[in-house]
Order: sequence, then structure tokens, then C-alpha cells
Amino acid sequence: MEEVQPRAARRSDRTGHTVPGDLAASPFRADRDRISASAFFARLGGVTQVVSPSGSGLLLHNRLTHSLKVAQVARAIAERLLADPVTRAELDELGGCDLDVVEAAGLGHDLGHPPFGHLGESVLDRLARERFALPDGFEGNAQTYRVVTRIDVRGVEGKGLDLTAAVRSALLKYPWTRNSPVPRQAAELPRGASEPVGAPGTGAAKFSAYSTELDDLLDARLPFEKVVPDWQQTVEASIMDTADDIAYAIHDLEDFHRVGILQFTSVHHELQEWLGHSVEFAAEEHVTAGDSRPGASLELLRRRLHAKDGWIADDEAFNDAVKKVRTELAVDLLEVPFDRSQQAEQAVARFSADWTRRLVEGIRVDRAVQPRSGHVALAPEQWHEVQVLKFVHRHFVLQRPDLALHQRGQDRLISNLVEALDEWLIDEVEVAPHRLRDLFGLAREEFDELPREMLPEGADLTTLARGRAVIDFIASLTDDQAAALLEALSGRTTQLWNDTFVL
Ligand SMILES: Cc1cn([C@H]2C[C@H](O)[C@@H](COP(=O)(O)OP(=O)(O)OP(=O)(O)O)O2)c(=O)[nH]c1=O
Repeated sequence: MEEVQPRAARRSDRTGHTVPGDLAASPFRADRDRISASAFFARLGGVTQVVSPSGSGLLLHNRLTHSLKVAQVARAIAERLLADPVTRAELDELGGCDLDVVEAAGLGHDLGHPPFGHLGESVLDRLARERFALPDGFEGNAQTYRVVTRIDVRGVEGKGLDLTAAVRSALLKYPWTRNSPVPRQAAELPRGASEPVGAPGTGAAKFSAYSTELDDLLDARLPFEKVVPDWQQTVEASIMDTADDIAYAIHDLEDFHRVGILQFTSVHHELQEWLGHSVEFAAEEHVTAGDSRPGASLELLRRRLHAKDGWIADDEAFNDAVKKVRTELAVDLLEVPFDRSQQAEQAVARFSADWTRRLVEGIRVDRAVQPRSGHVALAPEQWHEVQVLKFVHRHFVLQRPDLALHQRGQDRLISNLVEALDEWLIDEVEVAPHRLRDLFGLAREEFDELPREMLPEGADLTTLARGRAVIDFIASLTDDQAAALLEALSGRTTQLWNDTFVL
């Protein structure tokens, strides 16, 4: 009898064979191809990374160019680790590491990201819970898992991409469902498992599968049962997760330097003031979020790292990281404004290449079980640098009032779209878009099959299914499609067909 390869097992075929339609002979390579050939993958070119690609053209990353970078970085990390025989043996003992698996996970990790990025995610979550009483709400990572296991279609059975267990597990950054007890089995709550600040009592802030995909999650993790605890990422998921952090920590800064938003003076002042007064800052009993003194926000970050990540936070490493970011980001890159010259492009390319190499070279394998990290993670020095880079982006870009204004509009857009599609399913389901009806049928079947104890008491299954279908439908649109669809549904356009949405 043929040997069964648990990591390569598909739900349709436990032996991990590739099937007609796959060009690649290796099952993991075939998975990588299945993801990159998916329409859900192509769609990411029209989805916000930080701001909408429709407004920013080619200047900024979108979720597609981001995903390509994550795949590239993830593969480079794995290549480096596997080149060392000792590390390779450690990775084998921890469940295995394959180049195609980590690349596939990098390409696929954002397939479920809704229009308008993080803003879309939080609005859909709120509406899913409040309007439709869906206890699972919405979460981008869980939606990714739903896309690859249920919604995307490939082959005659037409449910999901039918990926191998290793690739599905590598997509599970948070290997639990929203209300699962699994994260509480760890000595302290893993990253992402605490409740969201704005929605207490709703379960974990981050999770990688809805209850409807729990059976699939458990199946994917079977080959790793004896090597990593249930709440911990597989090493391949940790590589994808770290590559995600590295990629956006760097490219988000590049992007906003290019568009002239990240300014030398303000960034340098914040970093320099903290460096000049770090001892005085540390001696203060309280520093509050509203403190407008230059350096105070960075001091808050230092305190937050100690409070949340005491296992790694270190003042000397933090100080060194601030100095390095001041020199290499503020002075070497931002001091000369981006003017689209070849020299300016070269400076951006050098910044990106140097930092990517430095961070990739800072990846270590750690056998210790650490709830807030994976077995593959950044060394302390580079971990602090990533925290400071992300701080600069959060403080000088994400907290800008013009971004907030834009997001209020997007919040309204998505809310109105949810309402309009829900009403359509109630009023005239027979002429609603085919795909919306299919999603409604799929969700209805799933809720019918789910054990009653996994559903809220007295739940109306039709409302739950309508909610899940509307959310799935919206989460599979690009930013422009969402806007165009609402225009049409609100009677604000006379155009019957245009290329921004296809029903
Ligand atoms: C928190 C936040 C992030 N972003 C951007 C910055 C990054 O480019 C990107 C990071 O988001 P994600 O790639 O979704 O990453 P994450 O690692 O923070 O979360 P998860 O583990 O759920 O995947 O989104 C915003 O634009 N607005 C926000 O409010």
C-alpha cells in the first residue's frame, strides 16, 4: 500500500497526490499554483493595503504587491534556515519546513482581506455581530481560511482550493476559533487571543477560522498534533507571519516617503527627543496617550512593550533600535525629500534591500515554547527594530486626521452596502446576484449542519445565513467594486454595465 504523507494530505485525497489540472508534480508546488491562479488572488490588486489603490495608483503597495513580497521574504527566510543542517534538523523535529509551503502561505495569507483593508475588517465585524447576530463576526484571517476551504472553487466538487494540510496550517496565524478554549491552554494568552479593546465579551480579537471551518482547521493540524501545542503556530505559519511583519514594516515607510507624507523633521524630532530624555521619561510615573511632548509617544511604546512582551522587551535593545531607525530611516532616507529622480528611487531601493536583508538574517529557531511568539522568530535586536519601524508608521501615517476622514466615508459605504444587499436578499432573492445566492445557499447548509450548541440560543438560521452570505460577498470585492456596487444600488448611476463590478 502507498505510504500516506500526512503533511500533504488533502481533504479529497489523503495521499497528497496532485490531480489533473495541476501542472506541478509536488503537492506543495501545486498548492502555490492553485493560490496564485485564483481569482481571489488577482482581486488583491484592487484592495487597500493602507490607502486605496484607486486613489494612489502605482505609488503605494496594494494587498497583491504586499502578498508577493511576503511570499518572497518567507521563502528567503526558509532557504536560509534550511541551509544550516542543524537548524534543518530542528525544523524537521518541529513539524517540517518546505519552501513551497511557506511561499504558498505568503501568497495566500490575505485572500480574505476585505475592501478598504483594516477599516473594512472592523466594520464588517461590527455589522456581522450586531446586525446578523453572527457570534463569529468577521476576521480577515478567518475569511482567508474560509476562502481557501469553502468559497473559492476548483475542480468538480467546487469547494475551496482543496489545499494540503501543511499549507492550510501555514495559513493559520491564530490556530483557534473566536470562542475556542484552545488559547487558554497556553501558560499566558498567545498574541491575538485577548479580547478586542472595543468589543469586550466577544471572544478572541484574532482567530484564523470561523466555527463553520473548525472541522477543517482540526484536520489541517492533525500532522502537527504531537509536535506543537494546539495553540501554537506551525513553524511554516511563523515564517509567513514574521515575513508579513518584515514586509509591511519596511514597505509602508517606503510608500509614505514616496508620497511625501513621512517628513524628516517630525520623525527625527520624535526619535531624537526620546533619545535625549530617555532617563527622565523612564523616571516619570505616568505618561499618557494624550501627552504631546515630542518623545512621549515613543516612551509609551517602550512601556507597552514591557507590559505586553516582557519576555523579550529590553531597554538597551530598544535604545539601539531607536538610534538605528533615526540614522537609517530619518537621516539616510527621509532627509532628502522624494522627488522621483533616479537617485531618490535608488535611496528607497537601498533602504528596502538593506533592511529586508538585516531582518531576514535576524531570524532564529527557538525550541522553547513561548506563547507570544513562534518557534521561528526575530532575534531581540531585530524584534525591537521592527517595533520602532511600525511605531513610526502608526504615529506619523495611520493617526493622521485626513486618513480618519477617508475611513469614516468608507465605514458608511460598507454599512450601506451591507444594508442594501441584505434587503435585496429579503425582498427579491430570486433576482439577487448568482454568487450572492450561492453564498446564501452555502451558508444555510453550513448552519443546518452545525451542532446547535455552537449557535446562539434561539438563533434564526436564515438570518445567520443571509448575514454570512452578504459578508462573504462584500469581502470578495475590490475597493472600486464595492464603491461602484453601492452607487448602482443607491440609484446614483445610470450606467447599466461597467467594468468595476460583475454580478
Ligand atoms: C492596524 C492597521 C494596519 N494598517 C496596515 C498597516 C500594514 O500595512 C497592514 C498590517 O495589517 P495586516 O497585514 O493585516 O497585519 P497584522 O499582522 O497587523 O494583522 P494580522 O495578524 O491580522 O494579519 O495594515 C492600516 O492601514 N490601518 C490600521 O489601522
